[in-house]
Amino acid sequence: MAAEALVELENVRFSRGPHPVLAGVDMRIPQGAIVSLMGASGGGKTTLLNLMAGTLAPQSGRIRVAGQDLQALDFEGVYRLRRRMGMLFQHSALFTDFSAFENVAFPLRRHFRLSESILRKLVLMKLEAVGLRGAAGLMPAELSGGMGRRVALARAVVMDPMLIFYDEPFTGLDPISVGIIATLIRRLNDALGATSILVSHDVQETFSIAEYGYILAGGKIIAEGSPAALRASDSELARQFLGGQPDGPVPFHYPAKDDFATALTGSTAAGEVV
Ligand SMILES: Nc1ncnc2c1ncn2[C@@H]1O[C@H](COP(=O)(O)OP(=O)(O)OP(=O)(O)O)[C@@H](O)[C@H]1O
Repeated sequence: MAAEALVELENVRFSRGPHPVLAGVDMRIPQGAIVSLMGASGGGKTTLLNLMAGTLAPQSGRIRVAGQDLQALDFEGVYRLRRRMGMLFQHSALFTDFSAFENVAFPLRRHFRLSESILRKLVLMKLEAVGLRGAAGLMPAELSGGMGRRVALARAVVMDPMLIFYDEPFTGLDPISVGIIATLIRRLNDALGATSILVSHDVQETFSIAEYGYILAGGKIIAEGSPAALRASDSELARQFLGGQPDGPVPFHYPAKDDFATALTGSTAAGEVV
């Protein structure tokens, strides 16, 4: 990963009250790359995205985006940086009362004063890029799940972001739509000269488009590298996660107070047996 880093994290720590979520995370996201972030549910992936986007602040450590130290920026500075970021979440979160066109137009209307003819061109270009120019006039209720996700994708990139966050963009989609979204993520990243960070549990699809990946567990990065390197990782936990094995360092059995044979004899109080 020789390219210059667009995002760098150094020893980032973050807790929710007394609960540590991130216990010293280091990451380096090279300019132009698609980098995946994987890990068990509740492990802190969305928290990490929010920290990189400046919507959360770490208790300690440093986060640099486009050469700027987020912690050193004031509100205005963070806001200016955030205007250069796009986000696509699992729930497309389209405005139900707005057409596909108006959903994509929304960030432009909010941030710029553009003539209707320029706005129309910008929106139609992005809808065309996701293959949905013909659906510009449809309302969200008239779109399939996959189409809705594509409209949300067009909206996420309508301001030509330098950095795009995807939080589980494949969830709930049929295999064809998953393939389309994955292809679009790669294509848009390259066409816009952007950098993308992709949180997903879909190992196969993610590794088909990402050039580098991180695996987060126990608040730390436990493995990183190219998809091939991650698949061959020494870490048992990484292998269990990528292989979807039901048992391993993350055990199948929830810890019980006694062994199974004792539980079957009924000598343990019923309420204690799960
Ligand atoms: N607003 C919040 N208030 C309190 N705790 C929170 C909040 N948001 C997240 N958490 C906690 O922080 C931890 C990390 O959550 P996070 O959403 O970052 O994990 P995740 O890896 O993205 O999970 P998933 O894959 O399920 O989306 C979890 O224990 C979660 O319960």
